[in-house]
Amino acid sequence: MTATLEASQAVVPGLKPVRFHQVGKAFGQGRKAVVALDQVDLEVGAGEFACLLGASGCGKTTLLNLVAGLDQPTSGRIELNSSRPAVVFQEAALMPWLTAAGNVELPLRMAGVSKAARRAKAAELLELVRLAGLGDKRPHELSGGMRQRVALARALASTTDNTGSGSGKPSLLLMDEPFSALDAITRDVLQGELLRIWRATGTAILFVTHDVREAVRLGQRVVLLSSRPGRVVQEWDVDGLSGAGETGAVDEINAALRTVISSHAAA
Ligand SMILES: Nc1ncnc2c1ncn2[C@@H]1O[C@H](COP(=O)(O)OP(=O)(O)OP(=O)(O)O)[C@@H](O)[C@H]1O
Repeated sequence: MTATLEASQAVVPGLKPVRFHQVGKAFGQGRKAVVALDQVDLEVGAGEFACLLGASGCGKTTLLNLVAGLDQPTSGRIELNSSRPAVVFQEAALMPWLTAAGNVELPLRMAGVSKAARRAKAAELLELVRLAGLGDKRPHELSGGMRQRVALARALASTTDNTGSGSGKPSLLLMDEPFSALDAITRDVLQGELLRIWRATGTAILFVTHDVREAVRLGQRVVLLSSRPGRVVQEWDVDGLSGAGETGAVDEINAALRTVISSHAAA
């Protein structure tokens, strides 16, 4: 069985899952205000894998929270043309009392999907993340990497158009440093798995990381954010790079990131 998700069918051509128009976000007011984001213009195309790169505290999580609707911008506008965006965090944040299958079914249950349909969907998604046969395990019985696979399957369940209305809206997955708490070998494996799943599902992904190598390996496009306030400094098309091309891009982006960090330190 190959999971393709409804997201890959009948998407209106040219529809961008998310567009930022001069978005700003400040926390607090007056002289004590922290300007986290300033005049951010950014867009993610349907089915695109975009990586958002920046130093610690540059506003990456704030930006994802705005897309997810967990917070509101203080200026500018966010245009969302996707089915409900789903977030995968650094920690899997699974419900400990539910099985792996129960966790994946949860967003489907909340969307009013029938029991038989959500069972079938959860089984399909668990197979997609290579956890077939482990659906009855509880989170504490799984490794960190396995828990992130469940979180990914749950996010895919959540961002799929479950209304059956065929809205034609592309799906969008938001990932906030999802592999940074894992050991190097597990991280490497899951990066490969994520690419496979992205190709199989056709979902757009906005992936936040501070790891240049990870951004270049995964993304088609890498967007560098400056720090305090977070602004888009530069973008690179890194689609399909390998070998010397990939190494060259990593070196160039690393140099740009160092410049951004040192200019902030000198300010
Ligand atoms: N709720 C809040 N109240 C006040 N300041 C906040 C709040 N949330 C974030 N900030 C500030 O906004 C800036 C951006 O924070 P954010 O968490 O988005 O950065 P980040 O790039 O995700 O950092 P990291 O990589 O360390 O997770 C920081 O200076 C942070 O202190």
